[in-house]
Amino acid sequence: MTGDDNAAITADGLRKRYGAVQAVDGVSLSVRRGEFFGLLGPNGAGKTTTLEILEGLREPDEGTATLLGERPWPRNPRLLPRIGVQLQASAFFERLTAREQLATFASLYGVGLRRAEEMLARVGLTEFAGTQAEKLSGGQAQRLSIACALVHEPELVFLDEPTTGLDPQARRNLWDLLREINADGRTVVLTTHYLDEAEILCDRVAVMDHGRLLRTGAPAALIRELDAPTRISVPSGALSADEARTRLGKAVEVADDGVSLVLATRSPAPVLALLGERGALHGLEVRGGTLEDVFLHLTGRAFRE
Ligand SMILES: Nc1ncnc2c1ncn2[C@@H]1O[C@H](COP(=O)(O)OP(=O)(O)OP(=O)(O)O)[C@@H](O)[C@H]1O
Repeated sequence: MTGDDNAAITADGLRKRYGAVQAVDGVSLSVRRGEFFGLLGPNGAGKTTTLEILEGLREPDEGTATLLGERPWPRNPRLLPRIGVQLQASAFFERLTAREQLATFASLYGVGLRRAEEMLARVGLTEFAGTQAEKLSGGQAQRLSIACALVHEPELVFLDEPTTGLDPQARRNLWDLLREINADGRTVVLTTHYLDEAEILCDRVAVMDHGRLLRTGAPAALIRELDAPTRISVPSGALSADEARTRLGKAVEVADDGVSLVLATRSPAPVLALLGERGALHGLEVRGGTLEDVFLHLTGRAFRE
């Protein structure tokens, strides 16, 4: 055994270069057992390469990783039954049905067919058991790939952008499934370029850009640390933008797009008092900072989805 026994993952100083591209540039992190951990960043940030190093699929140029107390590289057969790696949907075996795909994974891992059938039900695909994988919808295919990663009941699951390309309803359904997987006690590591998704699902996130981790922490902690302005909005017409500017002064940024009057400020009390005085609290919405704001603050630019 190596490293901290309570950690599902530790990484220390990982680096990986592809020709002129420094894809991973000194990544150190630690994920606790049972944690739901998100690696966030725009396309090309280095998330997949980092994940592949952790999974033992790629050798880092520098640095070390430990998974469940074991070194993932060189390929470590002791880890294989203990970790689950979600395959991209395109990596299914050709022309097999959903049931056959899962049964194949089950037999590769020496798991009984009953378990494969249970997994099919768990991800809501029993009805599509006889459908060829390439004929499944995007959401169904993602569910099948997650089922394949879970069929041997791994302690630690890696999911690389599991909801990319799904419609909002399919994304939400998948979030429920991911929460259940984590509630079973499994450690879940997910990469995503949807910041809202990370905020909702993850216990902790690491924000990555240009191969480096810019900040790691609980989404709420990162947002709070940012001290972003509160945005208060009411339907347009309740109060004019000019009056808001005159009455509230420079501490409040005022914008009106004809639908909403938005008042952004770090001291919301006078804004709420004014809206209350005007009887303009109907339809009031108050929004704090988001991970989007954290990203903007850390990188100086908006998040590129
Ligand atoms: N096999 C490879 N050969 C050469 N360059 C690569 C290879 N894999 C990734 N890269 C480059 O390394 C950088 C990091 O890529 P990586 O796929 O790790 O990022 P990512 O954050 O996962 O991006 P995405 O969200 O697009 O999957 C990118 O500039 C990418 O073009």
